Amino acid sequence: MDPNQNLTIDTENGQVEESTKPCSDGSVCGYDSLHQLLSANLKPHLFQEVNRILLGLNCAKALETNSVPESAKALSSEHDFDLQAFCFHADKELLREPRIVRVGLIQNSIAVPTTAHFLDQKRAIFGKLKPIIDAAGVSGVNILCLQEAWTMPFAFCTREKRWCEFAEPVDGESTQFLQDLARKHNMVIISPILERDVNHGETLWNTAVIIGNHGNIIGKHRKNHIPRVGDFNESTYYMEGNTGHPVFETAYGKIAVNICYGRHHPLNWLAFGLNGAEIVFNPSATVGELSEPMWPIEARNAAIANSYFVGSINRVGTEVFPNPFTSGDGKPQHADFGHFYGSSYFSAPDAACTPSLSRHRDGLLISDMDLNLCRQIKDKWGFRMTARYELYADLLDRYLKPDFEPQVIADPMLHKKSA
Ligand SMILES: NC(=O)NCCC(=O)O
Repeated sequence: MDPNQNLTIDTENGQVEESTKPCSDGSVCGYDSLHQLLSANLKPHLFQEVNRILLGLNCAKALETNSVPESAKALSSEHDFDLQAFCFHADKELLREPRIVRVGLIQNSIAVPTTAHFLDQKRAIFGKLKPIIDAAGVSGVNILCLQEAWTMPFAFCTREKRWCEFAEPVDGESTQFLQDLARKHNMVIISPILERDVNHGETLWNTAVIIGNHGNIIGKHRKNHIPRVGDFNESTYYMEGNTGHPVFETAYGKIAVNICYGRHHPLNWLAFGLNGAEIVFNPSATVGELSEPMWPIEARNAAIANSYFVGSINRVGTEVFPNPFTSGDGKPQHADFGHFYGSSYFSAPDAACTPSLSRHRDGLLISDMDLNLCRQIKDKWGFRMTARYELYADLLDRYLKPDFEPQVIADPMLHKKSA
């Protein structure tokens, strides 16, 4: 890591200039994350204040870090992944015990080039994930979520149909692999995969499989909203989900999954909240040029608006494909999507959030969360009680009709010429 790598010397006047381009290794000017850049460059009292404003406070204090066992640290250094742990508290209540769960998010790059045999690619990803999942297990993680389509490169940009071979039934190879780990670590695992629905004519879906802590399959959720933006033309591969907005009641709390592009849809977040989710996971695959300014905002806003926790995950690295593809935007053909910027993080209903994981390295982010915070924030802010859902139900009902007319009151003076 070289913090000066984005500095260039202007040879004519000898001045040091900073490049506005991201670092080629995906780091933030040589730092793992924006948080690390600020921490390393600001005086402690300034950093503390920046931290308060950027990350918010939890129970009136800066978010606490948590310790992780030595065995997890050893796995992180042996297998070179970022490992960070935090703790969201709730106020003590008189009539309810705290409901503390430990939640983990994994972000990773692919393990071998996209030119390798598909079986080798898949096996290599399994091999890469195993020690990270074990690190979560030995750290006592109760619920763990993996990234979107974790078993494969994010090949949807190519629109080549051969990548469909990575699709698996809900009880396929990747689920079986994770079922063993779920049993071993008594952990709920959310496994987002490209699903092949054998019973419905081999239809493909973008699906999160929810594996219970006994290794059982609790259920699945299929991605509701499909991107058609930039290279993310994923509609070539799978269909809009047909599973609604299920909330899965697990041994450790009520959870839901809002897959990637669904995070741009506030009603999607709302629906999981209305069904009672306490933690919503957002396994994603998105690149810097497209969405990085949106990343720290949307999920955090959803956590605030819906009084639940959110775990946001983005994959890492630049994936280069064998055949160049175009985006239909007149720009030259290219063989990669851009840089998947990692930066996975947690948001809490009280507006606090964790720093994000590395922008360019694999990582495991762990946080304790007292689920009592969800109701405490509902009581404090009353967003549910003040929501006026009937207003919106009525508007949506009218909007869906072909003869809908927008409610616009025009200024009668609009077309009058001024004197
Ligand atoms: N996988 C996916 O839905 N990506 C869309 C890009 C984005 O939403 O940032």
